[in-house]
Amino acid sequence: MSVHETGKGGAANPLKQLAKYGQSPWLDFIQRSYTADGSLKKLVDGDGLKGVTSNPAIFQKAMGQGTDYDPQIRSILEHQIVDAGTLYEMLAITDIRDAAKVLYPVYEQTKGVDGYVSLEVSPYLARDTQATIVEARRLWKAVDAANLMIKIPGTQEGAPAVRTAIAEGINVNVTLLFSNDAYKKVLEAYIVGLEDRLAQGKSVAGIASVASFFVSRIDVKIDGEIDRRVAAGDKDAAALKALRGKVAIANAKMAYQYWQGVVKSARWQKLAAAGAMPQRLLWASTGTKDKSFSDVLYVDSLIGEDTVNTIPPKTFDAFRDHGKVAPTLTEDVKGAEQVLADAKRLGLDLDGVTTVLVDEGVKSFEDAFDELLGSVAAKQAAFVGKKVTTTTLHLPADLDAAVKAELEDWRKGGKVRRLWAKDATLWTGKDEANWLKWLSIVDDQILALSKFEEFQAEVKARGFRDVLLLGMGGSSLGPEVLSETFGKHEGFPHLYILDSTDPQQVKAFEKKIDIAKTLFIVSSKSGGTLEPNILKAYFFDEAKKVLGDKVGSHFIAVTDPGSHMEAVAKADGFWKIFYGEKQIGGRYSVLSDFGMVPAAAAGLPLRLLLESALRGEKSCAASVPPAQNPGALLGTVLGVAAKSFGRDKVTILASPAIYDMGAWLEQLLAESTGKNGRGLIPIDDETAGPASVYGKDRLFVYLRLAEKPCEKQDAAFKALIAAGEPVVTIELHDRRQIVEEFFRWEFATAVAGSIIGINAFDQPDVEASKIETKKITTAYNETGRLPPYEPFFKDATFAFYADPKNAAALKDARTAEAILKAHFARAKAGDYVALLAYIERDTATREWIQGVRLAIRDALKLATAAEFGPRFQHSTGQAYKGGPDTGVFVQITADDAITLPVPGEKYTFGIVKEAQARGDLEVLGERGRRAVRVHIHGDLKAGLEKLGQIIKAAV
Ligand SMILES: O=C(CO)[C@@H](O)[C@H](O)[C@H](O)[C@H](O)COP(=O)(O)O
Ligand SMILES: O=C[C@H](O)COP(=O)(O)O
Repeated sequence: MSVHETGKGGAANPLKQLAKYGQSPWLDFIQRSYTADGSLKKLVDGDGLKGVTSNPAIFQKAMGQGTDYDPQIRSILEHQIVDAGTLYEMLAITDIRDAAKVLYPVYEQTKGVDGYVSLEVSPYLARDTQATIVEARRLWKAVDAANLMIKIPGTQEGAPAVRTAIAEGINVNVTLLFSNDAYKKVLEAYIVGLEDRLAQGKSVAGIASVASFFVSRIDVKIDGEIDRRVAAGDKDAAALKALRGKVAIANAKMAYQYWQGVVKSARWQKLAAAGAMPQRLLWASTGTKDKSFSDVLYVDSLIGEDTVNTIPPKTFDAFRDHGKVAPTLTEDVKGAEQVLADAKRLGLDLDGVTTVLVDEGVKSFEDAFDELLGSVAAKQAAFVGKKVTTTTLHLPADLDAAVKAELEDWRKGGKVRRLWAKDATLWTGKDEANWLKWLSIVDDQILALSKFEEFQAEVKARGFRDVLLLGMGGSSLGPEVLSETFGKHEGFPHLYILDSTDPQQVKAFEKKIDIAKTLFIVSSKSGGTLEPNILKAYFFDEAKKVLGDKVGSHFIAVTDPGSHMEAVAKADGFWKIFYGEKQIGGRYSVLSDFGMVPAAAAGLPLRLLLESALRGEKSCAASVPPAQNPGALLGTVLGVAAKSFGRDKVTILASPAIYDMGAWLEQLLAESTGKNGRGLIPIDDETAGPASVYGKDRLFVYLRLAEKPCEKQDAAFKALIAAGEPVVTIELHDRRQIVEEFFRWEFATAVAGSIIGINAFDQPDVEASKIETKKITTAYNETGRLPPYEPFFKDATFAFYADPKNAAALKDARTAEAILKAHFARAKAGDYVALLAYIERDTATREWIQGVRLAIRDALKLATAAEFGPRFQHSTGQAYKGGPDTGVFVQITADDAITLPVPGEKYTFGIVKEAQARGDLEVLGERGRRAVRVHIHGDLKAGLEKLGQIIKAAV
């Protein structure tokens, strides 16, 4: 910054002499240190400076570099969790207020004619009248200074906002004016605004406005065109050359002529008589861009009564040094008219240029604002340090370049803002806007915190030993992560999650709890899902045997308003009913009551968790440009890797203490994106191996818990990175940050869904299996029998089932091993193998399935999924059926060791599970997927062992 010298003082100072001709010099610059160190005041005192203007580009220069703003940023971030936009605004408001204080004496001396400091509304709103009005009001109130001007762009949409703001008594600086036409509309808006006030019986005195007419940019464009034509040997070269550096000034002179006519009009005189001040023309963009011109050209040439020139610092210095002061604005008006006439005659399209300049002006302020917010967000991330998760990308050069290009596309298209504005066209343009309430749920939950805290205290007071949550998918996976990650809290019950129809598993959970001291949470968004309904029926019956009439007081429901479950809960006298948000789908519901209620019951620190969630939300806010926005960044990597690089197997590994995040992520990613033959295939918890066991279809995500990392995982990822595999490392500094990641991944999934080009909020193929299951359970209830079901092969231990097409493909194999061999032989590079086990999910079976999947991966070099039914049907099942046709499925079922009745139904849990397995296989077959079922007869343990052996032999 060079405006330190006040140089020529006193009367000789050309800056001061401007006053003689009625022009006020303002400074087109603001910076904290400049105001703080007294430099600004020196200009006021020494140069007769009478005002200050700011704009996004100016703030970008001020805040984007250096350390001026660091102390305030640090102090804000110590006490508040804010988004980058809010942070910027707090900094800007402080600057504007401080400058306004310096200029206030001028405001007083000139009786409100001068002494103003301008603050611009967000450039993103330049095309939105209503939003501009709201923002103008908000900023006016927030700064709260009489000598403030709110800058509103003079676009077609901005003009009506000017009228409203003026009518409300807000001082307005109308910016980005290039054409006389636009200027005339803005002057009219000002006058009508004042007339509106008069009509409302309000005073028009003391309201100030300037119309910022941009000058030099016009010459840049017109002269550029002249130079091109001259270089191309235009026949009018001489005449064209004579116009260089003249058109912008001529255009400005015409605006002044118009203004003079208006203020003489009877219409204006009436307002003037009522005390109105004229809206002054302010010359903006007055720094010389063409070095061959005088460096004070756009100050010298535009001096006139009742005008302002907002001068950039260098030009300010230059004008002080050698500016010439004369009433130039009204000189040679005929000459100016001639310049414009010549320009027209020579085909220089001034109208076209000014139209383009408005668009470019809006765009360049948007770009500057993006850059500014990006710098603020980056600084913020650095300052909050470990209070938020840290993401590191290791991507191959081609993927890295494509990700950067996509991020730039998102920035240019304002897509993060569009996402927050619920613009369904980011996806398929259907009903997506109705499913985005999760964007603001954290704010709602913070407001509702006392509700959860009271519930938490009640649970504690009642001394429950256990909480058993009955639910599926979106209603169970989030609570499961919370339970697995945070464990049991002193003084609170242990939180168990049951999401199975396997009779052994149901019984096992029953054994874990003490019914007399258990709180049951029946969790179902729709309220109609089969599993939570029959689990409720079973445990309600069991609990009644122990608790008698008090049974209802041990049950609470979490469900959407108006659901079947709500009615059941009311009828059965449940202790409490918590409600979900209809505009949040199950897999996006963890921060709604579906996660908060079990978290409260388990005694988790709710405020701290919500604060972490809020950090996630704020870091992904509309104001945070895509490259600095962790959600947009992650979503872009996921989307681009899958869409353009075939890396659609999102291989998620998490540190042991937070391992269960993968189960929640599986559902979020698979159910959101796996449809229409596209999508992401999450590969969860597949122990990391050397690079040699992977194909080229992987994107690795390492969720590393810094407080408790796993050395083996660290080493494996180090090796993968060294081998050039694409790896996203997300470092969680403490486990509570899983909640921040909940929000971040929801956002990322929405972004990835947009890039992949699907509706990220429906689940069209989940329903299909539910329908098939229903058919079978209904048939059972009617006939007391399952419909006949014939294996295409069986031996002493195994029976193999498949739809006709799959059976035909495998029919030549005559042993269990041969069938599996033939089945796996159908897989090719880029495919994945999913084991879908409808058996009890316990430590032993989880170890078994993990061992088998790794054997498959290492032998076939294919991605593998290890899933338990029916749980996965509410999760990855969507992608298996609706996503890319790259899955090779082995469904595993077994004889049940016990029979567990479902109260009120003929069918048992075992029958339901069988129906679910059949329904699942049926739909996979219908969709032409490669799928086979192997049923184990007799002892499960022995059967699994044998199956493991033959699978290993088959691959
Ligand atoms: O609009 C006002 C003042 O009202 C100015 O701050 C205005 O934005 C600036 O003069 C221009 O943006 C500067 O333009 P340029 O010199 O970069 O072409
Ligand atoms: O993810 C959702 C599951 O299908 C369970 O749905 P629900 O919460 O409506 O019972």
